[in-house]
Amino acid sequence: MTVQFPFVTSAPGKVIIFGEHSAVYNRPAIAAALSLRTYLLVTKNDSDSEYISLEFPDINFRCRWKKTDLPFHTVSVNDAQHPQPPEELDPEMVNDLGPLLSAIDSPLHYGAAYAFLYLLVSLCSRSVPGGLTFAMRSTLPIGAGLGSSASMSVCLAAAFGYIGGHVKEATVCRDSKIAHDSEECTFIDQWAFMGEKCIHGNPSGIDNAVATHGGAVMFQRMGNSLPSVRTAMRNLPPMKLLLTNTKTPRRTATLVAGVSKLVTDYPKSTAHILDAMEAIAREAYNMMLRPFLDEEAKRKLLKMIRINHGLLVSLGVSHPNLERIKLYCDELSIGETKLTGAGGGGCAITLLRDNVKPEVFEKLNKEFAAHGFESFRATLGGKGAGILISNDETILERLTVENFINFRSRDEIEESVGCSEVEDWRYW
Ligand SMILES: Nc1ncnc2c1ncn2[C@@H]1O[C@H](COP(=O)(O)OP(=O)(O)OP(=O)(O)O)[C@@H](O)[C@H]1O
Ligand SMILES: C[C@@](O)(CCO)CC(=O)[O-]
Ligand SMILES: [Mg+2]
Repeated sequence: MTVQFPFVTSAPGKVIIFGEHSAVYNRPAIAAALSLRTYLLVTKNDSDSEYISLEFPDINFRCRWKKTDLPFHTVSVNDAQHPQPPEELDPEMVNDLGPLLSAIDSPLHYGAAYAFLYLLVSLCSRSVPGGLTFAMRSTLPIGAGLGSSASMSVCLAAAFGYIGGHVKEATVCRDSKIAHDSEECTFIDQWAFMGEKCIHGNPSGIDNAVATHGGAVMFQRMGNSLPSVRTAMRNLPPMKLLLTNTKTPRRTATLVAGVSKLVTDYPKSTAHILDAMEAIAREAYNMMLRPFLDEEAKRKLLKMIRINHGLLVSLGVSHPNLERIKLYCDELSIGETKLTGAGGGGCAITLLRDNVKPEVFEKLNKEFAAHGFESFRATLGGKGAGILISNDETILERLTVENFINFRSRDEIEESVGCSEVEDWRYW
């Protein structure tokens, strides 16, 4: 298979509706892909063939490594087989990547570079062409609970899987069905999970599953040596969701570690909290299987959002700014609010009641603006991992590292690579 450069891989962010954190403890959770996405441009420059470079302007980070310094010797290559991800990060590889990462002092940069190198060395053998640059841009807020790390890991796993010859070029065009399942998806999902492990230690796998397959899912991790169960929810009933970003930075790694300590220190009481979260996710799943929600179902779903948030507060993963959002939404009676993703800042979702008057939203927006919060309406259930390989001159002209670095807005990114006029996107 010849690899054509440049190409772009892409994957969506996600919204967890029920079950964040409890998902890590093998409890079911419900999440859906988001219309905001990450894009990874891969270009080849023959005059720079000793190096592999990354350009991650969203986190103000660029780095490059000599190809001959990469620890390809840690991977046993069997050309007849595609590499299988280990259960845990490979200790030898982790050890050998250490010196390549030692000069990086920001945890944000470190996590991104670690996932990048781990997946690069695992999926591309030493025959990977030198002179490659990987430029990443996301229309998602980074580190805000909407799965930016998983969409990044999926873009990387897809790109390296394609370069390494383990993932065939996707063939399904953009009008096809939304939730996807294929051998390629499974491969990308499993390796993106390794990327998530590099970034936050103990992921459940829900974020990379949604970013790979798209659509909406009920997801349950079954324990270390068993495969997780992912049930596609094909007809998610229409729900009016408002997403609000506190803009308060936080890291999923820290929050997941905090809950882990609580679960270790208070095993009995936290078990009840996690059980309650499981019950909520299961009840919500049964209701969300219906193609539409009657008044009674809507009322119940609103209550479940409230209960789930309360349980997350008791695990210590809320933040005063998330509580402020909840307070304003409660005061104006516009709906029920819960944190989404790892919490500790980042985003809240509000399930809106019907018939909220426009002037009430105006009032809410004023309150939010005064605190620097940003609200947006979300479209749920989008496409999963995709690739853009094009021979169209007008598209190729736009696919430059310089453009990727200089995009200033979501519109500019989407116009260049993601907008509907680009017919060459394919999904695995
Ligand atoms: N576009 C990007 N460019 C570079 N690095 C990124 C990008 N998106 C995500 N990352 C990496 O992922 C990290 C954020 O991941 P983290 O898991 O903490 O938050 P999140 O995935 O946005 O939220 P959640 O896990 O709660 O859904 C960043 O610090 C960075 O290392
Ligand atoms: C907090 C968490 O449950 C969701 C992060 O989006 C962690 C995980 O499931 O990997
Ligand atoms: Mg994450």
